[in-house]
Amino acid sequence: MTGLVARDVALSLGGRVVLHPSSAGVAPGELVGLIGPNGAGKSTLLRVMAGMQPPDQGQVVLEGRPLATAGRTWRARTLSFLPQDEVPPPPMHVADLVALGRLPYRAHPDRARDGAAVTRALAEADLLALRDRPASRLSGGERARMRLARALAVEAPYLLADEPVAALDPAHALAVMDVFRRLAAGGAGVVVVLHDLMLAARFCDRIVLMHAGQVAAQGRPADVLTDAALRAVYGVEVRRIEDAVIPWRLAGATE
Ligand SMILES: Nc1ncnc2c1ncn2[C@@H]1O[C@H](COP(=O)(O)OP(=O)(O)OP(=O)(O)O)[C@@H](O)[C@H]1O
Repeated sequence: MTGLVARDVALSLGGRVVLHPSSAGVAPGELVGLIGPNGAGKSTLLRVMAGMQPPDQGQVVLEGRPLATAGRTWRARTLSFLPQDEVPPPPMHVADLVALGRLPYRAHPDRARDGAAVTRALAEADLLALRDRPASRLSGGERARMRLARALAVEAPYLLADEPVAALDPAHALAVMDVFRRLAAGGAGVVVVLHDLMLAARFCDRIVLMHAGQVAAQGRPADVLTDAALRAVYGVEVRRIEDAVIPWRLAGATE
């Protein structure tokens, strides 16, 4: 069976249910947007899907193999995870840090192939001009692109990225979403946590909408990003412009 599938995964942390039984997945060739308000459980579900956080119940299956028992190297080569948390970068140059994405291949290093993957990833994240800069001397958005480049350098068939465009300017955000689209067009399965509903509507094949620790809806953007759903989940009224969806004013606010 192809794809990455989380089936009825649930999780409690610190005595609180943070994820009620939820199911979500991504197929090869698909770009899935994971959206929802702050605290809805997006990062939690993504971490569970990435195998970073074992669920209390339910199962994650990657290409037919339960993630919990899959080999570490196979997993690291098959699934690349970009966490949301920003940690200060180690004292390394940008290209060396991005090259850490090739660690899953260290048992049989192929310098030419590894070098090409790093250069491709740097180019996709628009970092070629900064490749020899110490990572500590990057701006916040540049650091976010460097972390993305490291995840891209794995060249895994599945990529799970938690808010990869949150710190990016509009041009870089669009360029990164284009990269995700190209990855999906090449057969990869990509799940990306987004707060920008316009990007979600414009780029994603499918949307998983989370609310209060569970999946409230999933499907094609037009079917999920309905006025009623956005009002119920985000508390915003929306105004539609062509295909785009933007929060226009807080629900309940007077004109
Ligand atoms: N270690 C923890 N212990 C207790 N509660 C936690 C822990 N980690 C996260 N939570 C809670 O779980 C809920 C879901 O958190 P999560 O990070 O998945 O939300 P999110 O949808 O990614 O939010 P955001 O958009 O703000 O990044 C939140 O209410 C959060 O406070």
